[in-house]
Amino acid sequence: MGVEVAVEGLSKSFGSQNIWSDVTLTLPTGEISVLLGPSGTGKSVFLKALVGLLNPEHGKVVINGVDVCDCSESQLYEVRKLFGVLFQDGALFGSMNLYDNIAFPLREHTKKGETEVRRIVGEKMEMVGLVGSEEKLPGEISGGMKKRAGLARALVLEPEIILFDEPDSGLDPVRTAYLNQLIVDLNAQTDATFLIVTHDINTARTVPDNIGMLYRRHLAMFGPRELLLTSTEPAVEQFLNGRRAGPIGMSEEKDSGQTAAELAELGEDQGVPEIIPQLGISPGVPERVAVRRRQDRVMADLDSLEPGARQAVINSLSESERARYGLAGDAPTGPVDLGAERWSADSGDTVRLSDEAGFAGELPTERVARLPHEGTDTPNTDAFQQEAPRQETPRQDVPPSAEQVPSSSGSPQPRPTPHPRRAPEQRAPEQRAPEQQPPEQPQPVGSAEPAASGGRKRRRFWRKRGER
Ligand SMILES: Nc1ncnc2c1ncn2[C@@H]1O[C@H](COP(=O)(O)OP(=O)(O)OP(=O)(O)O)[C@@H](O)[C@H]1O
Repeated sequence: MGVEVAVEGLSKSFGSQNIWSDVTLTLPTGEISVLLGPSGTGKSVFLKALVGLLNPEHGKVVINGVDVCDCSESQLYEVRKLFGVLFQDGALFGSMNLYDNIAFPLREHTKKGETEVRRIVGEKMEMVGLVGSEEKLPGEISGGMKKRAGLARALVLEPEIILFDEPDSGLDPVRTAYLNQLIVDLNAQTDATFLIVTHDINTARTVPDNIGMLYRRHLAMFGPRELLLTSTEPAVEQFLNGRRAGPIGMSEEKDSGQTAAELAELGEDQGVPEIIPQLGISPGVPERVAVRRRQDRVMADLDSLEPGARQAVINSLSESERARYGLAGDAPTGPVDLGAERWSADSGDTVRLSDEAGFAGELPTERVARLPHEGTDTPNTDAFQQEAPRQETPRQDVPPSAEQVPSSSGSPQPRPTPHPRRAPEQRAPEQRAPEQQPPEQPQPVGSAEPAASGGRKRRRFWRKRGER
């Protein structure tokens, strides 16, 4: 089973170039999340920060009670065992055939014998549909096959968190559709926590449980797919519809006058698009366990969503799911005006839906709310409370890269001992060098104003997950 990744107030700059500030979100256990954003907004930098390959100046990334940004080398090494990373080009060794490429992390970081290696590599190659291509060299295969080989290699150490950096880049729409199905099926089979960086709108609309968007050096929004897919925030709406009209320009943000004129031109009927149903699993693949966990979580906090998102969540429920959440059987499937005033939270034990909404019912929390931090699974959140002194101490060892770490036992990590935050110059040379290179691409010089208050409200909603 995957683990939760709690990001709190994360900020990253390269020299005077701020990439993003105050990013707060929680990747829920076993769910698929997508991170969107215009080019250069720091999506890849965010992935690297999660794995501890880059060191943010402020904030925390808490995994199994350990703050990746502020822990000892041995703790970081242990946390990295939880990750598998699919790089954009698959990052295969050109001189090795696919079998050896996929076997590489097992041979490098475990003591498994060749028989066991063969069994695991065969299993992962079958999972990604590469059986029969063992002897091929990376130079002899298509881009889609390279991605699948990279994915098989990321899977061999049974990671609990899988990061995908633009898995669909360079693929045609049909190959992208196959890869998306593979991702959903793999999530069902592994129950690992997935984060996908993508520019592909169709992927963003159909694959994830949650969507986030980086914009103007902040996290503009993060939440259930229904929240972003029904959002009327101009930048989110523009991005998810791939439109020119809106605040996002070619190389920098447009001014507000131009944006307003363009949006007015679109007319009123260009509003919130219909939500495409989420991609399901292939026949024969086990159900995604995360679907039920997510449903419980989202239903427990339904009243904090915008009305359009709320309606979309309810519309996505089947009859039996509506019954499970105590909603009357004849819940509407078409558009319904669900004003915030129609919902009221009871004393905390139930959430009541008033008659006025047309399908009165109660949501008993003992049936719907099993939140990540409740009960015996509660990870240590002391790290959120304590601000360890940020002195600098030299690193003693060189942890492996994210995809080349040994497999994890899956057991919760011990409570962390506060450790001084690592300074960039204390990293191993291969990790340190990129940060000291000049930026490949200048950050837009547009307004650095923070996300709108609606965005803040939503971030608070998701931050709540980490406080319980
Ligand atoms: N190691 C580094 N040192 C200095 N600047 C960097 C480094 N890595 C990234 N940057 C800069 O950070 C900014 C964000 O880069 P990043 O690759 O994360 O963007 P992105 O959102 O993933 O872009 P794209 O969608 O085009 O892939 C860019 O301006 C880039 O030049």
